[in-house]
Amino acid sequence: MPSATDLNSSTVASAWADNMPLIIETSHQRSQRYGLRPESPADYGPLARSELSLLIERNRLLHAHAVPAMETLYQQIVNTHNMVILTDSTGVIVHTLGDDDFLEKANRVALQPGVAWSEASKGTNAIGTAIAEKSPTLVHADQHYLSANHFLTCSAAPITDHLGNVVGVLDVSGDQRSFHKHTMALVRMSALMIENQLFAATFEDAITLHFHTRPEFIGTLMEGIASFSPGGRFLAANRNGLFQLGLPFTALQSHTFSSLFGLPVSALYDHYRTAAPGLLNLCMHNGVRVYGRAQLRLANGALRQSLTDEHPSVANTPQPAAISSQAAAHNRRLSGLRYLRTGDPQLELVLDKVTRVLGRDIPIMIMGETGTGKELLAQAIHNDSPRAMSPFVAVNCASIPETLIESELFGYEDGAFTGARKKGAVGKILQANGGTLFLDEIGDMPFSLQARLLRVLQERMVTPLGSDKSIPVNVELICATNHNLRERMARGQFREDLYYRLNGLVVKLPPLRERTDLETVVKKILATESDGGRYQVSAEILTLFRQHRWPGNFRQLTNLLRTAIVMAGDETDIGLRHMPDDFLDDITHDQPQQQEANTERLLAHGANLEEMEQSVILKSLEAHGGNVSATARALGVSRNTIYRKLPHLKH
Ligand SMILES: Nc1ncnc2c1ncn2[C@@H]1O[C@H](COP(=O)(O)OP(=O)(O)OP(=O)(O)O)[C@@H](O)[C@H]1O
Repeated sequence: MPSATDLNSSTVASAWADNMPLIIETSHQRSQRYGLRPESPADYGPLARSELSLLIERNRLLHAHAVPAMETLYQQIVNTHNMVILTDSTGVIVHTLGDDDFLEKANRVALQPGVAWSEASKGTNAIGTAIAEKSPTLVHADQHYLSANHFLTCSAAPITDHLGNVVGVLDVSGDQRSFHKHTMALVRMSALMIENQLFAATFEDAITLHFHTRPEFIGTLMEGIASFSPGGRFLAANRNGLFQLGLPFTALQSHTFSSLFGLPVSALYDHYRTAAPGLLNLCMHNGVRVYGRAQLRLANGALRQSLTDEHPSVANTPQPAAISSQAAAHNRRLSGLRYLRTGDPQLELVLDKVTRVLGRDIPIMIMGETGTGKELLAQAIHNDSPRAMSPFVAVNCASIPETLIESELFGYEDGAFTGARKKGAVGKILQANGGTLFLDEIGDMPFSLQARLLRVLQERMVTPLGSDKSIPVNVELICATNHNLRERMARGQFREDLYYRLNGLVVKLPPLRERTDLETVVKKILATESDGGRYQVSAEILTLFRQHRWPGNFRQLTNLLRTAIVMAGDETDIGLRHMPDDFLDDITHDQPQQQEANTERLLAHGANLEEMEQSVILKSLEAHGGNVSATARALGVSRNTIYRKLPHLKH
């Protein structure tokens, strides 16, 4: 006997589903045409094990980006007799997550990997109908064409690529008595999250802009994302991006970064050459002001060459050749080794050592705590080396999911797996050809890939996935780590042969608390952050800075000064009153009590476990200057866990 609540939810479900009777009706007609009858026994035969592995392999990119979102979604519906399902573009189930009791029931109607849920095999159902209609679809109880599926309520949303092609479906299916009106919204949000991640992974050699009229929405599902060629030609935008730009895709194809956002790409490039760039303040083609954060995933060489392909008719765009040399000069001035010399003796020694090996084909290993400027040093070494006019390609081995590192580094051939771009992709190693490859957090390189990397370094040949051809490659290598690699070797996590191949010259960057040039460093950051030398810190603040431990090093100091400048406004002297509260808390060693108070406040507001976890992570992130590695270490979890819990961090 269904309970009163069950009847209620069932009524709501029917009302909800009544909004699209036409979709259901049309789908039932299609089901009939497929030769199915409501009482037909469905074809439940799953794929053979080998075919299933092939299916997962073909949908590797989709699978890798969808699984974290599926886990988060599952946390929201756990113990509600529901399951989360991912299918490929044809409706064949690739992955499922669910409550044990419901899984048993679901297995009876074959809601399991390898089984096809297209309309042709199962008649009207949320997955198949979402694919047919290319839109989010709820199919409730007897709206399913086959009677065998009437006990189900299913909410599915298609996952599309940047061209609007369906590449998969995300679905929540459960006992129809467990229908909840918010499920569809959750599914749609999760599908959007997956789409955004796939979008970000699609364009490798591109400028990707994350934008919104409100700065706090950048990095959330509401943000617009648009990609441009290295020269600024429009490539694609995600759903929210298209909505904010207010133009159809076909019209956008004749646009450039500068015609859409009123800024030449060279200016964007300059902005990101500064030591600690803030949010961009942009004016769109329709006069609407937006904030933005861009990722310039391209090499110096690519940028120079591509600056010539920007739309020639765009007003105020300087001549390409001029931009190119200006940008290169700016880049060298701001990012050369000289720019890093601020008087600290430990650092001077490091800079002297690296200067001696410039252009000598000696691999450099940079050690140092998080935020000490390892990447900045690597870029400066490259900029001062004879390879300066060739690409500098940085790969953070800790932030790429383990399953994707291989294709990111080595690239893949046409059709190595679907979900990937048709023409294959050039891996980072080949992108760096002729220039410098910077492998950040090398200690996190999966063990299985270390042997492959070593082979590339020794043989100077790279073989993309799915290819049997080796391509010669010539890169200067710089690695960075904040792990003790010797300890990792002793624990069998890091290959000894690779270690000795990588550490030609080992240098260690001093942490901020040991540096004797703090005053100069602070002045330099204030000047960069405020477009000139208008601001200065009080003697009191400088004393506090000298006593502070700076767990996030430069990253933390830069963020702190950026906030203080905003707080100071028209005042030019930065004092204690302009410091963020968490810094003052740190100084007074008040953190444990603060954390407790926070937890109590959250509990009082009825926060769930997930929100509490997010709050703890955010707090710890703040304390570590926004550094994910340090936060993960402090909390004793992996970086991937942090990205999974706070997916917007990836942007
Ligand atoms: N000497 C410096 N002067 C000004 N800002 C700096 C300096 N060194 C680093 N920064 C700034 O600090 C931040 C962190 O620097 P970077 O990414 O190079 O550190 P990292 O050691 O590679 O960090 P992680 O280990 O976390 O990857 C960047 O925003 C960078 O611009």
